[in-house]
Amino acid sequence: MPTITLSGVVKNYAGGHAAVKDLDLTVPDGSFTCLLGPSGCGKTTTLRMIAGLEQPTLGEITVGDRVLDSVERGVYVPPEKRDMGLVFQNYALWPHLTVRGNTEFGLRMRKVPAARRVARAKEALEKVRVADCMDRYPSQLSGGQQQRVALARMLAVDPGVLLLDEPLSNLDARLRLEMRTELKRIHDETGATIVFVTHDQMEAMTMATHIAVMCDGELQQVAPPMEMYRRPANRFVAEFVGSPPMNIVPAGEPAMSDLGGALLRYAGKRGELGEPGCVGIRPEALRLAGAGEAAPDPAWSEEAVVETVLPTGASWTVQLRVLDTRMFAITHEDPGAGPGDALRCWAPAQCLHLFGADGTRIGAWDEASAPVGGVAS
Ligand SMILES: Nc1ncnc2c1ncn2[C@@H]1O[C@H](COP(=O)(O)OP(=O)(O)OP(=O)(O)O)[C@@H](O)[C@H]1O
Repeated sequence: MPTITLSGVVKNYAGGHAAVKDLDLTVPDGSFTCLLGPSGCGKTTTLRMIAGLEQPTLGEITVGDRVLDSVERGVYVPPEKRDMGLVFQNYALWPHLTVRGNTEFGLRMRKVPAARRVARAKEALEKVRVADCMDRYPSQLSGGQQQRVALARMLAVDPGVLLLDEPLSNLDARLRLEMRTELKRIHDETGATIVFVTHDQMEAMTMATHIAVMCDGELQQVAPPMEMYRRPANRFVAEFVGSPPMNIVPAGEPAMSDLGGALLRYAGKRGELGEPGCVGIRPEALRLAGAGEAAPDPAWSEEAVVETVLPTGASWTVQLRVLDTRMFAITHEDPGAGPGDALRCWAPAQCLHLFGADGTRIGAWDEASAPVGGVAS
């Protein structure tokens, strides 16, 4: 299986709009890499360039040692010669072909002999668990089944690289969850290199082996999901990955908050801070105790007032006012408090993330003051 490398890739659409700016990205061999970011950040454009459906304005794309695009060297390999399978949001199944016909389609185009074609299609449909729908037409299938057929059609031709553009976004919440599990299983079974575009951080967190976060055409960070979650390279990643998002407390001029000041005083006792712009605390890192109870030492703690309690069944999301700042806490024990009640909230030092005035991660307070997590450049 090949490693995909994008080097200095730029895409300017007609009219000068810079959709992708100087992108250096490595998609490791056999990885499940999610391109994650808000609408319009350049994810689809990046995927389409890997597929060969768009040509870069500048830069180079290689798979293994094969150059697929090089503006400088005048190389462009068309999509059908890239050995990549594509699935888009709208599945694009042929309505006049049965499930079997749709799944065999790519094999027919490649002139695979009939007996092999039938066997490969059956195997692919079994892999995505819709083999019992073989003789139905797409209109006779549910959305989830159609999505599986689209995947089977791609798997049948056994491409080295699978490119998926928001393939689950048309499914309801339950099917989406089911398909995430299926995709993860298929990835484990086939070992294929998968590039998956999504704006849903939960989708990326649950499926990916690597997440590449983009913002406004620029790569922000590439890392395995939990590493990104624990050590976001900058404030944008910290707020984009996680739900509810990380609490961000202004702790630098001109927007210094009272809580920011209190956090810095606590942090200052623990070492050199650099020049912080804000402090981040994940909701699940913000612990709750009764108003009169002391927080463990050493930990930062502060009095808080409950604004809202949102039970979700498995946990409680508690909205708090801490000095002048609103924060979210997630707790797996009933907080036993309601709006207006006083609590004490606290967080261990290693759960306080420090970001510089430009948003770049400085570190957490139990780490060396050197930046960690690395912003990709
Ligand atoms: N064919 C095009 N011509 C001109 N501009 C385009 C074209 N395709 C995309 N863009 C612009 O390029 C930017 C990046 O678009 P892209 O579709 O890659 O983003 P995205 O992150 O995939 O967004 P979404 O999640 O909404 O699909 C956007 O500002 C978009 O309007």
